[in-house]
This record gives sequence, C-alpha cells and structure tokens, in this order.
Amino acid sequence: MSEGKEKKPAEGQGEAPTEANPLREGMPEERTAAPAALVIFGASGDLTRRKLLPAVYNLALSRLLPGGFAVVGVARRPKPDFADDMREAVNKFSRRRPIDDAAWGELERGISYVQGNFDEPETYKALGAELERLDKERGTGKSRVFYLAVSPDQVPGIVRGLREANLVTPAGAGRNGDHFERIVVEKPFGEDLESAHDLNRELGSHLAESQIYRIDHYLGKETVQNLLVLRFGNTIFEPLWSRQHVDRVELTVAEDIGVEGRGKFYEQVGITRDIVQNHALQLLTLVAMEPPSSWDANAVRDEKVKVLRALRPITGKAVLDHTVRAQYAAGVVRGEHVPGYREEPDVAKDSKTETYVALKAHVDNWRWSGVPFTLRTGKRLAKRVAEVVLHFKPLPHGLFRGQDGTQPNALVMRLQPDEGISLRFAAKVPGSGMALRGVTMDFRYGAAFGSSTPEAYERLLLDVLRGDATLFTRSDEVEAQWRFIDPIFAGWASEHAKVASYPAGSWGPEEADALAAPRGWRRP
Ligand SMILES: NC(=O)C1=CN([C@@H]2O[C@H](COP(=O)(O)OP(=O)(O)OC[C@H]3O[C@@H](n4cnc5c(N)ncnc54)[C@H](OP(=O)(O)O)[C@@H]3O)[C@@H](O)[C@H]2O)C=CC1
Ligand SMILES: O=C1O[C@H](COP(=O)(O)O)[C@@H](O)[C@H](O)[C@H]1O
Repeated sequence: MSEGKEKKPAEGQGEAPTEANPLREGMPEERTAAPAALVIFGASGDLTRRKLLPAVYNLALSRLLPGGFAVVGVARRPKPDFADDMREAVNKFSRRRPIDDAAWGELERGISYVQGNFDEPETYKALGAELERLDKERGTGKSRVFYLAVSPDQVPGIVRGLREANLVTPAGAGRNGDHFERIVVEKPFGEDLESAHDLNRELGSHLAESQIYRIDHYLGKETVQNLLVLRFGNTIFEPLWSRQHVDRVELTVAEDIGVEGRGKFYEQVGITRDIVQNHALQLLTLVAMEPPSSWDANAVRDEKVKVLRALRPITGKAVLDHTVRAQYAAGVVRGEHVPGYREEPDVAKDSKTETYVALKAHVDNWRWSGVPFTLRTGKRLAKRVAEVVLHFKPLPHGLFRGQDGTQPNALVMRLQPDEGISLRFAAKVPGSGMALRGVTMDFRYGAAFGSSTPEAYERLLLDVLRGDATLFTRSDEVEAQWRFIDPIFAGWASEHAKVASYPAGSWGPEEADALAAPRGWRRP
C-alpha cells in the first residue's frame, strides 16, 4: 500500500526475477521508490554504521533506489570523512561483501554530512540549505525521509526543530503524488504508556499519522513476514490455528551476546522495554491475529491491535505466577568466560535491570481462549535463536503401542538463524512391529531461495521511501503494547518480585520452568 505517487522505474532499475537470482522474485519493478533524500539524525552512531548504511548500500546494489537519491548524516561531532567512514562500515557489516566499487561510487556522490547539535536552530538551517542543494544537484525532488536514529527523549526536540525550520509540514503527506516528508522513529517508542502517548500527541501535532513510521525491525525480517504467508498464503495451516488444535504457543527470542558496550542504554531500558514491548509482542500478534481483509497497512494493523487489546492484563500478584525476570551472572558462552551483567561497563554494581524475561500470556478471544502463549527472551543465553512454536494437542487416544516416545505434533517457525519451518510428526520405524518415532519435515529458507536474503532494514527503508506503512507500528498499536507492559512493571514493584539470576550461556533461570510446566520449554 502506498500513499505517494510511484515513479515508474527508469530503464535498468528494479531487477526482473531471473533463475540465477531468485531473490528478486516478489520484488518487481513497482517496488522502486520515488526520488528523495534520506536524512539520518544520529549518523555517527552505532545503528547508522551497523544497519542503516549497509542497508542503503544493498538497496543501491540491487538497483532498488530511485535515480535521485541522497543520504545526509546529521550528528554532533565533526565528521569530515563521513563518506569514507560509511564505506568502511559497509565493508564490515554489509551482507554482500566486498564492496562493489561502481555501486558504492554512485551512492557516495550523494552522501553528505551536516554537523550540529539537535538542540540548535542553526542545525536545521544548515540542513535545509543542504537539502536544497541536493534537490538541484541530485534531483531529490524536495522529498525527504528523516530517520531519527536517536534515543526516544530526543525525538520531540528534533521534530520541533524540523517543523520550525519548515522542513516538515502536515502538507508533506505526499498525497496526490506531491513531494513527501516522512519521519522514521526508532524503538523503544517512549518508556511507558504515558510517555508513548505524549510522544504520539507531540508527533501528531506536527505531522499526519501517514507521515510517521514507527520502526520495529523484526517486522522487516523475511521470516517474520513469512509467518503471515504461511498462515494466509496457504490453506492447510489456518484450519488448525486455534484452540481446537493448538495446546500452547511458545515464543523465544534468545541472544548469546550481552549488552555489547550498551550498558548505559540497558540500565535505562532493560530487556522488557528493549525486546518484549516491541519485537516479542509483534511476533505474538502475527501468530494470533485474524486474517486481515487485505494486505493494506490499516487492515493489517487493525487486526494486530485487536490481539493486543485481547491480551489478558498481568497485574498485581499475577506477576508472580505469570512472569519471571532475571539478570545474567558470569558464565561461559561459546567456550569463553564472560562477565556478569553487573560487571559490564556503565552498569551499576547493584543493578536490578532485567536481561531476561519469561511470561505466560493469554489472548482472551474466541480463537485462543485457554491457550497459553509462553514467551522468553534474554541476553547471554545458550545460543542466538528466535522461533515461534505451535505445540499441537496430544492424541486423544493412543492407537499404537510404542508411540510413548513420540511427542505431540509441533510446527516450528525459525526466524533466525537457519531460517525455516519444520513440522514434527510421528513416523513408523521400519520393521515388522509398529514402533513410532518423532521425525521432522524441514523447509530451509537458505536452501530454497539462496543464502543472502535482504536484511530487515533494507525492506523497511524501501517501504518508507515508497510510502508503505504496513510493516510499521501505528500509534494505537504502540500504546496497546505499553498498556500490556506497564502493569507488569507496576506488579514487579508492588509485589517486590525478585530479579532471579542465571549463568551466562544457560537457558535462563530455573524459576522460569514453572511457566512452561508441565511440558517445559523447548530446547532449540
Ligand atoms: N544500535 C542498535 O543496534 C539499535 C538501536 N536502536 C535504536 O536506535 C537509536 C540509536 O541507537 P544507536 O545508534 O545505538 O545510538 P548511539 O548512542 O550509538 O548514537 C547516538 C547518535 O545520536 C547523536 N547525538 C546524540 N545527542 C545529540 C545531540 N544533542 N546533537 C546531535 N547529535 C546527537 C550522536 O552523535 P555524537 O556521537 O556525534 O554526539 C550519535 O550519532 C536508539 O533509539 C536505539 O534504541 C534500535 C535497534 C537496534
Ligand atoms: O532492537 C534490538 O534488537 C537486537 C536484536 O536484533 P536481531 O535482528 O539481531 O535479532 C538486540 O540485540 C538489541 O538489544 C535490540 O535493541
């Protein structure tokens, strides 16, 4: 779905699918965007280096960027060699390496940097002048995407600065094919319901909702979108997708890394705000939502919001039975001894910040009544894996002797790594008897489509340029997420809920086992 006018790609833009390059399938020419400048606030930061510029480069390499395109970085420190630094970052973090000199050379000609403090009007004046230059010299057509790769408290000030400098106006919604002004806001969106609501109101006072793109990069992951295709692009799964057949749903977002030098950020945020409020709840909504009437931004988001509203609140004493929070202690990860969270730089020695959360949620609606959704996420767990598992109900009656060893059917959707889908079922062990064994039927994304699938940020940046908000979070959606999360924090405080401990490299604290009882968590 797109609100702006799509420009027909010029000759050579938008690659046609070929047998040699199956990745382009489903990326037909209409995915090419209209000319625009991408302005990145926070351009000297980690996200820009590791994710944004590599994504821009890969879009350029796939010739999915418009002819008139430019990148303007904005940050506080002087960066005379910004383009060179970005080249180095791309060489390090791009999924396709080494860098292609021709593709980079063309992109580099449109890369510039505006040094300035976000608090000062001069920064926006200088940015305005740079954008005018780019309109003339690079043909960016007065259209801009302002990507706010900054902490949430800086968002209102930047939007006000842009508005006062007339760089964004509600008229920049880009309707009727006019030029557009769009703002991308990174997660976490606020720190609780109240701050998210205030931020929505502040953004809404300067811009139309259709200009605001709240990004959650999990939605840009190919395999996360494939969840929707699995459900709604096939006929065989959906009839099983309900309380009649599903015993429980299990979601895991596990990382083996720690806070990676982001101790200060983590002390403010913790994993509930970093992962549960956004990535994990997004996965839950995609698994639980009803089929939307169309692949349209509002139709899809309407259905997701309904799921969030149907989540049974976890309040007061219920937090003790339905949640576990914990922090990693020193341990061994991939054969290496690693320090505990409290020994990380910029972390308080008596920190209570959670680096692991497990919870048992219920979606109180017709489809899911009585089905627990168990969710766990943590830093410094045994391995990096994100997956969604539908555990089906056990057999009502055991027909075969020797099937005791088999487990109920399970559909495992692995989001990363080794992206794919597997179905566990029972098979007969060859021989004269009737012994059964659990086996799996495996689909691997890499084997089917090639190993270098586009990164989430590629997809999402292209969607912003095209004006497609389907994979972005709407204002009511982000508030509904906080409405579920806030009472958990309140309950932890009022019930003095303990912060458990787990050794780095383990699967989390023992206390979490009770949430998945009697069958236990799956070992991915
Ligand atoms: N890093 C990641 O992997 C992810 C990050 N995010 C989100 O993205 C956002 C940015 O994260 P990240 O890149 O890690 O943050 P960093 O701390 O690495 O970068 C912050 C950027 O903001 C700039 N900045 C801060 N204050 C000012 C100011 N007053 N004036 C001008 N520039 C300023 C800094 O410039 P300078 O250093 O020059 O002062 C720097 O470029 C956060 O909201 C984070 O939650 C989301 C998903 C993943
Ligand atoms: O948003 C974030 O996500 C990353 C995990 O992303 P992934 O794509 O590697 O799964 C996480 O490490 C980080 O703490 C968080 O801010």
